[in-house]
Amino acid sequence: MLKQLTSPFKYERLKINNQAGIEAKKDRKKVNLSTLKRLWVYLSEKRMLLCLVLLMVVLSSGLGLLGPYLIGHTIDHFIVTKEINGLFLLLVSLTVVFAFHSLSLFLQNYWMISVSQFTVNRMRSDLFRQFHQLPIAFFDKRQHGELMSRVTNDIENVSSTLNSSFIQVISSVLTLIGTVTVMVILSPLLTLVTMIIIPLMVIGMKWITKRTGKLFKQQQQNLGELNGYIEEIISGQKMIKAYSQEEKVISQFVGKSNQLKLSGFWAQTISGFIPKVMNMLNNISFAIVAAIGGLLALNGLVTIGIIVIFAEYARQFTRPLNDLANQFNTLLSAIAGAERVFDILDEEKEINEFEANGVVPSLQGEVEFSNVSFSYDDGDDKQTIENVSFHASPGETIALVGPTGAGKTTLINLISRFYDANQGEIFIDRLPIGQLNRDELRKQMAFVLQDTFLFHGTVLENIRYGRLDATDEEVIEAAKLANAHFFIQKLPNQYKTIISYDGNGISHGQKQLLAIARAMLANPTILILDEATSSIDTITELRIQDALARLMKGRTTFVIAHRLNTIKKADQILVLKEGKIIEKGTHEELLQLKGFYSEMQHKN
Ligand SMILES: Nc1ncnc2c1ncn2[C@@H]1O[C@H](COP(=O)(O)OP(=O)(O)OP(=O)(O)O)[C@@H](O)[C@H]1O
Repeated sequence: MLKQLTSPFKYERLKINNQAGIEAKKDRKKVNLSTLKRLWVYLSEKRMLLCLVLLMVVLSSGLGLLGPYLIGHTIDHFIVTKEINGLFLLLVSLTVVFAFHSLSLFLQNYWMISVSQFTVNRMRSDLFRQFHQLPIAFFDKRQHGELMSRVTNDIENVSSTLNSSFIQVISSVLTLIGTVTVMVILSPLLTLVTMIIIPLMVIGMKWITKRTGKLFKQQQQNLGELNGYIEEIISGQKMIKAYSQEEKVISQFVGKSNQLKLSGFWAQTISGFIPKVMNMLNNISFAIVAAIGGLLALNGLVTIGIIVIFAEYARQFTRPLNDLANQFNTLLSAIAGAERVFDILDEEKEINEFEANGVVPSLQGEVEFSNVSFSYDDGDDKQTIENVSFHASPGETIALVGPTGAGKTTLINLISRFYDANQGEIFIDRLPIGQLNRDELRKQMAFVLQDTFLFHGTVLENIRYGRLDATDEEVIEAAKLANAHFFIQKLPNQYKTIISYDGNGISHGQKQLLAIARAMLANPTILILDEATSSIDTITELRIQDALARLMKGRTTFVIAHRLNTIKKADQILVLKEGKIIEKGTHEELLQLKGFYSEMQHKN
C-alpha cells in the first residue's frame, strides 16, 4: 500500500552498496585531484577575496621572517658595538613589524572565513537542491540520517578546514621558501646543519599521515552510520516501545557508538603524535644549531647575531613543516567530506535533458498501460510488474485489488513517475509518459494516502500544500468540501492551529480529511487514493466517504481499494497477483467469472 507522499516507500531498507566505494578507492589519487578541482570551482566565485587573503599571507610570512633578522642584525651591529641608539631603533621597528604582522593575520582570517562560509553555504544549498532532484529509488537504498550527515557533518568539515587549513598551508610553504632563502644567503654551512633533521621529519610525517588518512575516513563513515541509526530510532520510537525493543536498540547503538569511539580515538591519537614528534625534532634541531653554530663562531666563521637568527629560523623552519603535516590530516578529512558531498551531487537526477523540454498539456486523464514490466532492482529476474496492459478513460474509477505484495502500489508509482517502467509503454492522454514533464505531470495529480504526511505548520499551510497560490478563502472552501471544516473550527486556533511534525495530536480520520482537503485544493485530473485499512469511527468514516465521492467526481481515479462499496462502484477493477493482472472487469463481471476475485469476495 502507498504509505505517504514524502516517504511513501519505506520498505525494508537496503544496505548501502559498498562496491562503488571499493572501485573509487582504486582511483583515489585521481578522485582527490578532481575533488580539489571541484572545490576550486566553488572557491573561485570569491577569487577577489582570495587574492586579498593571499596578499595578507605573503605579508604576514614576510614580516614573520623580518623579526628574527632584525634581532640578529641588532646584536651584530648595535649590541656588539654598544650603540644604544640602535637598540631604540630595534624596539621601534620590531613594534611596527609585529603590529603589521598581527593586522595581516587578522585580515587574512577574516576574509578567509567569509570565503569559506560562502563556499559551504553554496555546497549545502546545492546538496539540498540535489536531494529534491533525485529519484525516489535513490532514497530507497540509503539511510536518511546518513544523508543528513552529509549536509551537516561533511559540509562542516569542509568549512572548518577552509577556515584554517587553506591559509596555514600557503603560509607554511611561503615561510619555508623565505626562511631557506635567507638562511642560504646568511650562511650556507649553517643552513646545511639546520637541514640535517629534515629527512627524519619527512619519514615521521609520512608514517603518521599514511595511517591517519584512513582512520579519518573511517571515523567519518562511522559517524554517518551512527547518525543514520539515530534518525531511524527516533522516527521509530513508538514501534520500539510497542515491542519493548529498547534494550536491543540501546545495545545496537552502543555497538555503533563504540565503533565511532574506536576510529575517533585512533585518528585523534595518531594525528596527535605529529606535534609532539615535531616538537622533539625541533628542539634537537635547535640544539644542533646552537652547538655547531657556537663552534663556527669560535672559529670566526659566523657572528653571534647569525647564530641567533638561525636558532630562531630553525624553529620557524620546523613549525611550517609541522603545520603542513597537521594540515595534511585536516585536508584529508575535508577532502573525504567533500568527496561524500560530490558523490551525491554526481548522482543521476530525475529530470533529464529530454524531459526538461517536455510539455504537459492540460490533461484529460486518459491512462493506458501497454505491456508494462518493471522491477525495482535491475538485476532482478522476477518482475514486480509483469506485462501489464489496461486502459482508463478520463473520469473513470479504477480499483486495484489483490493480495499484499501483488504490486498495487508499484503500479501507482509508475503512473506518478516515481519510477520508470523497464519495458512497455505508459501513455497519458495518448502521449508516452516519458515525454511529459515530470513536475508538471505531478501537478495535475493528487494523492490521498493512508498515512498522510503533515508538516510542522498551521492547518492552513498544510492544506495549502495542495496549491501554494491558493487564497485563505479557497483553502477554507476546500476544507468545507472535504468535510474537514467542522473539526478545524473546534481546534484551539482553528485554521491557525499549529500541527506538530507528522501530525501528532491529530486523529487518523482527521488526517484523512485534511489530505482530502489538500487534494480538493489541488484540483487534479488524476487522483490516487489508498483506502485506509485501519478502522475509523462510523461518523468520520461516513464523512470521509462523502468527501471522497465529491473529490473523485469527474477525475480519473486509481484507488487501492479495500472496501466492497468502493470496489462495487468502480468502472473497472484490476485484480493483481504477483505483478500480473489476472482478472479485469466490473464487480458483476468478475463475480460471474468465478475466478480469483469471486473467491476473494467469498473469503471476505
Ligand atoms: N522500493 C522498493 N524497493 C524494492 N522492492 C520493493 C519496493 N517497494 C515494493 N517492493 C516490492 O515489490 C513488491 C510489490 O510491492 P507493492 O507495495 O507494490 O505491493 P502492494 O500490492 O501494494 O502490497 P500491499 O497491499 O501490502 O501494500 C513487493 O514484493 C515489495 O516487497
